[in-house]
Amino acid sequence: MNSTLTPPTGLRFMKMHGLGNDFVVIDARDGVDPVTPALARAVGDRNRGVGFDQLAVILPAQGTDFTLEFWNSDGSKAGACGNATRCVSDWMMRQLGKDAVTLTTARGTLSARRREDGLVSVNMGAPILDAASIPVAAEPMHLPLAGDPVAVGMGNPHCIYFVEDAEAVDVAGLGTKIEHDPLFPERTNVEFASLIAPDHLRMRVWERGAGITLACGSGTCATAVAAHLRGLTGRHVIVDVDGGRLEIDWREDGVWMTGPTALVFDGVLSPAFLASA
Ligand SMILES: N[C@H](CCC[C@H](N)C(=O)O)C(=O)O
Repeated sequence: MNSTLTPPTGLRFMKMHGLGNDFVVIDARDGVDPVTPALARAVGDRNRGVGFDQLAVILPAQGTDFTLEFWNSDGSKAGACGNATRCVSDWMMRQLGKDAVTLTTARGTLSARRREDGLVSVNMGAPILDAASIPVAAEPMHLPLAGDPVAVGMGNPHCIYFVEDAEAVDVAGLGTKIEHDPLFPERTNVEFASLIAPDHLRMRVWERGAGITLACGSGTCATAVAAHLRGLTGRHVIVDVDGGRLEIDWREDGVWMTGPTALVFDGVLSPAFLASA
């Protein structure tokens, strides 16, 4: 008997999240990459699809343990996604029976490992601080915008505002405006951070292509880098985001980010859904 609930030829996926920054993950190591912008938007629809902040696609290895690509819920691609990298690396470490993995992403080779306390760390690489590579059309350390924000690249662009009280910021109102500011030719993610102590920040985020999310790993890294460059913090900081707490350590070999991961469920996208997407 044929059932639409367990279609014989659907598309398998996993649902994961890191601090409430949620992902649909498709393992496409065995076949062709099935994702198109239209499919990403359809799966990302929280009413008619599954819903996610980012879609991560695992692709065949290219000299590392695996390759990872990221899509936003608006159907655009992202060069980096720290929390999805941690979540998928956790799953891959279990699959491969390892405590550490390397992966290939649009921004280059990254590495991840499980810490003794069970949290998962990823080395997001060195921050990108030159305007052309971020990309931003101004001097990144002091952008010519009200509020004197900083631009930092982590394989994707970030615009970081240091504010007195991050809780009081209209994240959606300002975020959507800055995301589309002409200074950023590829749009930008937008972070609002306030200083709690020289090793502690509070940060809220508006993500390019996804809107407000409960956490943004690359944004947390970019914010920690900007805070240190502005002389506000040391190189090791705790960052409280809406969904929990991330630990950032800007070391010689790159910006390390550590936090929890969660696999929620797996499922199968039905042939009818795939045909309509
Ligand atoms: N949530 C992700 C970032 C997604 C970035 C994306 N919104 C973009 O650059 O377009 C993270 O944990 O790093």
